[in-house]
Amino acid sequence: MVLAELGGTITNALKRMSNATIIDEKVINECLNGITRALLQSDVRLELVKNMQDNIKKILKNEELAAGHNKRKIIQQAVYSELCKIVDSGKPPVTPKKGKTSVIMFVGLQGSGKTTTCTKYAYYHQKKGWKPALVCADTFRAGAFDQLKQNATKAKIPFYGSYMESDPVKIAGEGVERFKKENCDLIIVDTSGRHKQEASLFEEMRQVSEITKPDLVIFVMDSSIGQAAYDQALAFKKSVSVGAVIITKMDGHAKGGGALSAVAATKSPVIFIGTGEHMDEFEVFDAKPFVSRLLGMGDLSGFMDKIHEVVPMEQQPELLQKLSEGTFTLRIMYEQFQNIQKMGPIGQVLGMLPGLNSDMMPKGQDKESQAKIKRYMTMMDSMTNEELDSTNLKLMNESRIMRIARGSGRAVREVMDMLEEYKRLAKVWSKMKGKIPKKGGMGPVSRNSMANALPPEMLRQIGGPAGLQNLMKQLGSGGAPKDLMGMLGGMK
Ligand SMILES: Nc1nc2c(ncn2[C@@H]2O[C@H](COP(=O)(O)OP(=O)(O)OP(=O)(O)O)[C@@H](O)[C@H]2O)c(=O)[nH]1
Repeated sequence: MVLAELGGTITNALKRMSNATIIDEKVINECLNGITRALLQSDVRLELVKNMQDNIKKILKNEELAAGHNKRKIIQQAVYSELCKIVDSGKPPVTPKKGKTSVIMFVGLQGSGKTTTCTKYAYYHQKKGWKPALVCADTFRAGAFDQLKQNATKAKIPFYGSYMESDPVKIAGEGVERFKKENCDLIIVDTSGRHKQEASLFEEMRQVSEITKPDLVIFVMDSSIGQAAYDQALAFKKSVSVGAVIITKMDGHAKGGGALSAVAATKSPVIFIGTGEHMDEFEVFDAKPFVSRLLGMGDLSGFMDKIHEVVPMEQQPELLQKLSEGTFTLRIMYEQFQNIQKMGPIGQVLGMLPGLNSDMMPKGQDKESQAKIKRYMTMMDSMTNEELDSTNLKLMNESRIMRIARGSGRAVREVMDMLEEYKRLAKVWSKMKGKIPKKGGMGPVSRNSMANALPPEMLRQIGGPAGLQNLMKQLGSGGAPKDLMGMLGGMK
């Protein structure tokens, strides 16, 4: 994935700087040049990149005056906040409310990925308990209704369209009416992306908008157009009241960074990005967590989202009991891998975990990471219960390791690798001892201890102790924060 490459290059530039014994001007310039090159290759406008470079230099100059500051940290922080500025529109999007009917109209040029994105959007919300429905008001492209119908059927989402009716405005109106009666809370209207003349396309959009009265108009755009995204987004904004943007095909295009930054410059909030053809290759876009992830710092909120989707709550108490006692066994590692596998494209999930994406899970190597986890699990399948439930690695003597290698058909070296990974994770877990609530809700004391237990970088991402408290409030008093500790702690 191209964005992963961008992130990788920036992270490497920062790493090289961190490895230098003395951070002088030359080292800093090299680092900044590396970051600049990476951004320009991803088609981010020269002016923005130059601005960023100047700002970072300014920050460094000011900070130099304050003695005792850590230059590495200052540079990393400055890169982080400057990148956030580049991709943040600074305008919060309108968000539909669950349980209250919202009509969402999708617009965009042909081939931008509009129809696919409508279904992804519906599917994303359906998984969160919404009642979405799809209306196909694209009568221009013959196959559009079939495509929507196929996607909707696959995702078990109700849909409306017609092979006979040629008036998109009529279809849109009827579809919205029908689904309002059926109490759907998210009615998604897919519109046409082409016309014989551009003016007629905009006129059609205006009419569809008039009859459906959308609460939100989402403009879908293909990332491959890079900086040209600016003009395209503005043109659409002039014709219909675009409230948010989704950028598609961020998985494959070198110009992804350009599109993202250009759209942000139009003050249109980007709300999701499409990262593949499949239904779940769709990610919430939020500037700060996005940049965190790009820089390998993790994306806690996105990860929480995923956790909610897959980890069965009832599995947590026993696990938490063990963890609070500081017991991290190979079996627990196995169960965590199982959970991770359920979460969808593995890179998407692992990139959200602070610290986990560099060595064990290289960015952009989903398949390899998935294969690695599978390999580890196969080896663990060849272990005895005693081995899986022990925390004592001394138990794993030569003959046991050879037996596991033989049993799983893997090399001895690979078993050693897996045990090394276990050792690394167990070390992180050991720091969590006594800081994980065993049962029930979280009182103020455990909240504090949770704040203490989180790595400072992660805590900062959430917005400090106050942000943590907010996050926990949002999640309710249920087990979510425990999941968080359960998963994040082990995977740091
Ligand atoms: N790689 C990748 N492909 C995508 C993504 N989103 C959509 N596509 C593909 O892009 C192509 C066009 O998508 P459609 O959904 O048909 O596009 P559309 O904008 O509805 O097209 P019209 O109906 O002609 O206006 C399809 O092959 C999709 O599978 C994405 O995020 N990544």
